[in-house]
Amino acid sequence: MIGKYTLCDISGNDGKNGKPVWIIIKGDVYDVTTFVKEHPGGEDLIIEYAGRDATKAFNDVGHSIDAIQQMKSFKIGVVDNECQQQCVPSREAKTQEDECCRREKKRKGLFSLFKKNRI
Ligand code: HEM
Repeated sequence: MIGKYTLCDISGNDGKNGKPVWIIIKGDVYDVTTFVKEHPGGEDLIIEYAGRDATKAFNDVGHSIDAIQQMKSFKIGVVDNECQQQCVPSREAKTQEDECCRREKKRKGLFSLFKKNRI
């Protein structure tokens, strides 16, 4: 199933503490959790980009057509750019991503509070 994921969702899947390994390549989101150990370029190289955009690194390597074909099987969705575009970095956020995360967490937090109070 193809989903839409914000940078906040993606950055949480950074392979740390048993979490899945997601990477972004050209606006698409890939779950490479099961693939990292089999990656011909080594596990560490992909892990370095876990939860982040790996487009440049992926292209710089000059992956073969086979690799690009194989990559398709790991696609789980696309990046939700709406979040990115609407974010204006606030003073306390170091990056646009931070600001996006902060807003989204707040929204999700408020939503769960709302649900809790209704039950
Ligand atoms: C879904 C994502 C990826 C897939 C399916 C994939 C697949 C592959 C495959 C099949 C090869 C063997 C050579 C070839 O056919 O081109 C390879 C090599 C390589 N990959 Fe990836 N790769 C992925 C992501 C990445 C990322 C994010 C990096 C980051 C730098 C990376 C770095 C490399 C390097 C350096 C090699 C060369 C290894 C060598 O020639 O010794 N790959 N990859």
